[in-house]
Amino acid sequence: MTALCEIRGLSVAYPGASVPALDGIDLDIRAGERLAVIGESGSGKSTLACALAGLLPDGARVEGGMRWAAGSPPRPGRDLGFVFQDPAASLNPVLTIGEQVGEGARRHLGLSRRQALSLAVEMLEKVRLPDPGKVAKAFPHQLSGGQRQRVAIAAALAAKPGMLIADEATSALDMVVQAEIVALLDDLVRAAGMTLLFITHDIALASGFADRVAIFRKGALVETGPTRTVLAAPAAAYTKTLIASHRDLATPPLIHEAAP
Ligand SMILES: Nc1ncnc2c1ncn2[C@@H]1O[C@H](COP(=O)(O)OP(=O)(O)OP(=O)(O)O)[C@@H](O)[C@H]1O
Repeated sequence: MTALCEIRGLSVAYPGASVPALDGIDLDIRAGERLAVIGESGSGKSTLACALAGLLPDGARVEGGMRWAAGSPPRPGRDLGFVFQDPAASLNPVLTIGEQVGEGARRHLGLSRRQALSLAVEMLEKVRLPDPGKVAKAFPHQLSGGQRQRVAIAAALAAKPGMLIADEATSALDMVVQAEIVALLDDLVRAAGMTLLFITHDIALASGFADRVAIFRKGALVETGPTRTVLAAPAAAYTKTLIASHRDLATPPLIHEAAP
């Protein structure tokens, strides 16, 4: 797999911060892979996402950088889609779902209002919302948290970006809905051949579907590798601790324990 983006020596310090949010990161993002960026709160995951999207705040000090295979950085909303933790915050309460899902595509693909609305309904169907025509006419408050996150995914994918960054996209949802949304994301990015950067604090959740994992701690990349390899034989002590903190990953199946 070719590198879609080569990150080399990337350090980011926010204005006034005594320690950098990211410190000398070297990481390749490969075209078409599902890469999970895993780390505890404050480890720099969202900073990495913002750096990739060119959305770091003014005054942030950046060293090193990234090289995109396309030659230029992706345009957020067009080449790069985002799904955040809180769909309520990313959706406008006074616009209909249809308007919001179609908005990015209208702007970036030059669609008419009518074409954008019809694309929105198509996208709402893709994210498996029942009765997409009706949902398109609804407002965000009329939907559940899980449904709103499906809407946010539909909006992020409407302009057909090549890469999707999901930043703690399922963290606010209960476990059943979380699993459904992860399965949906997985299906959609696979079907479209997209690259997925799945940012999470939950190594167990990520290990279910990611091709590779990148483990972050305090702004540093601790370890990266194929998901299975890292889980089976973590190189870093911190990764071992992370795995051990998840009973379902660390505990050997009872059936093996019982065997003679
Ligand atoms: N806009 C900002 N201005 C100043 N400091 C910031 C800003 N955004 C993040 N930080 C700091 O940078 C460090 C890394 O934060 P970041 O949000 O990237 O971590 P994270 O792993 O995504 O955490 P979380 O899972 O809690 O979102 C933290 O110490 C945080 O307080």
